[in-house]
Amino acid sequence: MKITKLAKGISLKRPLEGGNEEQLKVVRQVLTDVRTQGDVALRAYTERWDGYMPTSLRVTKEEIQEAVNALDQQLYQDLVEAAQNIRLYHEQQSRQGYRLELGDGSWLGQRVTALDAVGLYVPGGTAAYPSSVLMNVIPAQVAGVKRIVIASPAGLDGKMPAGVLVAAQLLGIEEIYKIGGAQAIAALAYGTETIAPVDKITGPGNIFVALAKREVFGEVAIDMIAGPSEIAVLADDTAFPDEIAADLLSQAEHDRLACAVLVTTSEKLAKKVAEEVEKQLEILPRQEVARASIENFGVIYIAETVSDAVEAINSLAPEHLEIMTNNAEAIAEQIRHAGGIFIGRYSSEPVGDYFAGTNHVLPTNSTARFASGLNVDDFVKKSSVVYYSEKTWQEHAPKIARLARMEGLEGHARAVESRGWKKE
Ligand SMILES: NC(=O)c1ccc[n+]([C@@H]2O[C@H](COP(=O)([O-])OP(=O)(O)OC[C@H]3O[C@@H](n4cnc5c(N)ncnc54)[C@H](O)[C@@H]3O)[C@@H](O)[C@H]2O)c1
Ligand SMILES: N[C@H](CO)Cc1c[nH]c[nH+]1
Ligand SMILES: [Zn+2]
Repeated sequence: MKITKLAKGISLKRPLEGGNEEQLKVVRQVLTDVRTQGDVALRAYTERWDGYMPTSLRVTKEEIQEAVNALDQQLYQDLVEAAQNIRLYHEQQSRQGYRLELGDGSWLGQRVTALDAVGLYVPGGTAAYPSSVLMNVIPAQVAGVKRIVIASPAGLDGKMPAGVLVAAQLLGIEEIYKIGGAQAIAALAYGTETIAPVDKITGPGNIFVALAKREVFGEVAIDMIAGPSEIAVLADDTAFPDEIAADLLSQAEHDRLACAVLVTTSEKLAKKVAEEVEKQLEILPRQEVARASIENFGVIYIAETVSDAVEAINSLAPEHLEIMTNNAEAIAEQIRHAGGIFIGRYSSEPVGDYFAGTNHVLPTNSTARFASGLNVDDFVKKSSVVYYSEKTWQEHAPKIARLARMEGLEGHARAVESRGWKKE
């Protein structure tokens, strides 16, 4: 891993920042083809990129049952416990409307309504992600969404990983399609003969998924850009190099475009982490992917002070931040931009990926400056409500009419005054 002195205002070299014109061209073609040719294009792209020609795009009840029978009982229990933790965490997220009484029976309100139909993308190209089923579905259910659809690519044999189907089954989700990548996003956004379109698409995925979501935004809503994974670790000399290296590699193994960064005040730690990364890479099963990520995007920055390190992290706005320093909780208070924050030695990032209950669908590519991780709010919308009594209207109508005339909108003024004219 490269080691370098921290310069002010560092920024991540990210795959979505230009340099992806080719991928964008592919994605746009896929979107157009699925929009105009529906299932035919969906099947053709599935065959091209996922290596199977689906007989049925939708997963059958028999396939779900087969997966339930095949999954190890202990794993099933682990999924159940993780799901409970995720539900508990997300149930704390407010979905309450409110009503503001104005007197005379008048009131203003905010009504919170769940979305009707959402499409949840569960990645599956190079690894299986049952955990992403839980992370997408549970906040949608807590919000009260009626139609929840899952799209995820199957393996070369045309079968979905058992863990994905079991996670869906234990949450009661039955509308599951064996499609992935940009073609899945297109199908969810525009609809095909088999798949009815949804109102919003959420969930993580690789660069093709992330770009496709960005392209269909406007036609449907999206949650955020949750692309190739990222981890930043902020550490001082109290941290353990082997643990930091393991955590960096945990995200590097996701994708060749994943990004792992260490910012540290200790030169000694920096060198040891670099050595450890090399050592651990040698024995990592997904070594090829992780090595590409580390070579392209892995950097160790040496900061002069902890506050320089904090400033650097805030400018990076990473998807995940681990803090392994003295007074880690106090340092966490100073972090303004990070998708998820993991404090202390025992909050290794995978704790959040799988189990703690926080959501692992998080903004990447520095979008944590303005975006939040997936949460219940992503699955609701808010309508404002006005109820004016006659008395309140009489009191305020002249003000409203004056404001309308200031804008040259006589029709507005007359609308609000028309009630008075009717009465006379
Ligand atoms: N940010 C987050 O919250 C978060 C969470 C979990 C996973 N992730 C990320 O999800 C991603 C999972 O990636 P994955 O690839 O394993 O699965 P994926 O399901 O995201 O992508 C697989 C799909 O990509 C398409 N594809 C692959 N090569 C293509 C090509 N050359 N041209 C066009 N389309 C192509 C195929 O259609 C395939 O179905 C990783 O980048 C991981 O870091 C992010
Ligand atoms: N770290 C990923 C988010 O970037 C989420 C995940 C799922 N499974 C393992 N990891
Ligand atoms: Zn992960």
